[in-house]
Amino acid sequence: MTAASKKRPPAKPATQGLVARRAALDILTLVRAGAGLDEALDKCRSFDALEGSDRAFARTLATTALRRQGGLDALIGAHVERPLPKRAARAMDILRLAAAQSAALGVADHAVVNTAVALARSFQETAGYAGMINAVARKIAAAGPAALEKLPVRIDTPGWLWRSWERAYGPAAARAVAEAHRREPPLDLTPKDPAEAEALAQRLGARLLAAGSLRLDHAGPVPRLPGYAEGRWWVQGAAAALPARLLIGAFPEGIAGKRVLDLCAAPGGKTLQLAAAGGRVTAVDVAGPRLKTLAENLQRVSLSAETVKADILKWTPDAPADAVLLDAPCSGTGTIRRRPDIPWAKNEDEIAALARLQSRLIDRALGFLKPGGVLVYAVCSLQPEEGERQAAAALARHSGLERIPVRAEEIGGLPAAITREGDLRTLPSHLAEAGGMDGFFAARLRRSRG
Ligand SMILES: C[S@@+](CC[C@H](N)C(=O)[O-])C[C@H]1O[C@@H](n2cnc3c(N)ncnc32)[C@H](O)[C@@H]1O
Repeated sequence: MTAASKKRPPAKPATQGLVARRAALDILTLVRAGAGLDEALDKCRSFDALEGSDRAFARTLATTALRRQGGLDALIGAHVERPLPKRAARAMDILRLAAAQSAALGVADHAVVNTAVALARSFQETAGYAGMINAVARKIAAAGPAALEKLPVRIDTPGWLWRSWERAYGPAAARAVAEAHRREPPLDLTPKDPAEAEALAQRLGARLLAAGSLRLDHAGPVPRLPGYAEGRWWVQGAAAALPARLLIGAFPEGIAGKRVLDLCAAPGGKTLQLAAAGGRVTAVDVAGPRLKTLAENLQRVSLSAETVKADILKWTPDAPADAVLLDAPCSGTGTIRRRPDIPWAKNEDEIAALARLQSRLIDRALGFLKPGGVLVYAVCSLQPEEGERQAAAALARHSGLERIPVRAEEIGGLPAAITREGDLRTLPSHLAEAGGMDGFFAARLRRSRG
């Protein structure tokens, strides 16, 4: 060994690992400007430039900062005299990223502090906060993960949202839901041909869930998974796959050859299920780019459906339908596991506005049914205003309408996910031992034959 090689390695420059942290910060900046997390990940140039472990780290960092935002803000709040002003939003996000690394991800103190200070110095607007960021990040790093762990689980849920879940499901269930939100969800796939599910599960090394979805705990890039190129399956959460199964299940003879409308269809997971079951599907959505993705998805799995770009409040089908699926726009509070930006991006006024839109969409959708036809109304929301109350109000508004109750065997034997009235209500805490599921509501309503 030479004298030179015996020497300690030179200190790592402060900028080491900075690119990934910078990308995480840019993702948060896009989210603060109103983008959803998926959109931010798509749009973020600095993230797009990353590969491999840097890319994975940037993503983990940004999602952890959002997932644990309430707790991280409490840790930061304990070390600053007063909350940072609104104009210091980026400085606050630099602190959140530092706190997330120390308190949630176990990153070494010096790497956290050095990169946080370097990030602060790299923007004119945050340079003046570099000293404060240095001091606070050091204190949070010194306290370690224990400081975050001892905070109550409700800390990561805004108060209005927490209270709404407590009222709807009770304190224990609200807690279980918030606990489920702390974990990254697994990847679920829907097989094109249910008869192939077991063979596909083996090929993919996936678990086959009782309701028919395939579940992978560690997936890697989706296009590299076996069966992707052949179109044997598509990505769809286990709960998201249930509404179309309920619609198909309303017809003992199946939906082959039946006229089916998929309203609010894009990007098309449910369209694919309905088309795979043989329905003559018309998929309607107002968003052109999302409808394009739906068309691409149909092509990849070799299924066909008519696609229509239209606003359902204005559009009318040529002929009434046997079956209608309305997967209405909603707050998405059932999908917080995969979209941890949602709790901080939504508010009660938005929920009220969405609920008014959902009622109008339900009335339109009911008008498209043949006598005896079936509507499944679904939302990926935990808010009763968007789910349970919509179904009750629709039944009160329309006299010739009856509920077709959901049966446990239709949803993989999950009686806890059926309400007293017979609607579907999944919670992120359901199937906890198998990795949880998104929060979905679905009601199945039949128009009278008369
Ligand atoms: C929950 S997402 C649908 C997800 C989709 N069903 C699936 O399974 O992949 C709601 C969709 O409703 C669409 N949408 C919202 N308002 C609409 C309207 N008035 N008319 C048609 N589509 C609408 C949005 O563009 C969005 O694609």
